[in-house]
Amino acid sequence: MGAVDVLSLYKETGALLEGHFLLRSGRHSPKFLQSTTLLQHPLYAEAVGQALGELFDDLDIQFVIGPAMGGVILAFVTAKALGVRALFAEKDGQGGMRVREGLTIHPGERFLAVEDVVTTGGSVQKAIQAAESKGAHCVAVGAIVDRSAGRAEFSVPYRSLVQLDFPTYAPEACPLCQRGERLQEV
Ligand SMILES: O=P(O)(O)OC[C@H]1O[C@H](OP(=O)(O)OP(=O)(O)O)[C@H](O)[C@@H]1O
Ligand SMILES: O=C(O)c1cc(=O)[nH]c(=O)[nH]1
Ligand SMILES: [Mg+2]
Repeated sequence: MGAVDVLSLYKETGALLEGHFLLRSGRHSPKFLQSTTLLQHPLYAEAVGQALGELFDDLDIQFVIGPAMGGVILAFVTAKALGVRALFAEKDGQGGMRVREGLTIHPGERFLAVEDVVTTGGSVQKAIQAAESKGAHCVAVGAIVDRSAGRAEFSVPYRSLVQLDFPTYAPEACPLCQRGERLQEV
């Protein structure tokens, strides 16, 4: 699945939003990729998971984990493609993430962390920390879309299906704010 296909899937499913959006990091952007809208289609979700899995089929891993909500379906479809377990981390209400109760991690297990959209990489990093705090080791990070413009850095190999050059702005330097456009929290 090449770059054009991923962007087309977001567009075709109405998942590429245009306006003035507040991002998880606090930054603002005129573009928002609403992965939930894309991943509600099982066949598209499966195709994305297959493509992401193919980027990592040389890894010896025991599970895939993603940060909820965006990373739940993605971890599942990627894990299915790789034939391993699918886990997710949930927001802990204190700015961090924890591995969802009932999901098993054995100390020493190796895992792939996946994310739907990486802007700063902060969310997937928190999911990684949650799994590593239980004794597992992250060996790679994968994303459907990297829109970090090189800002997201990980200490393990990082690959995405597509890199998109969508601007983001600090609130105080946001031209959309300066034009008085209403900020949307999606
Ligand atoms: O790289 P970052 O700067 O962390 O931003 C990207 C994150 O923002 C979104 O999650 P969000 O928590 O907003 O929503 P979700 O619950 O739908 O995943 C998206 O799914 C990524 O997890
Ligand atoms: O940075 C974010 O919060 C973000 C950007 C984006 O395009 N899509 C999304 O779900 N979150
Ligand atoms: Mg998310």
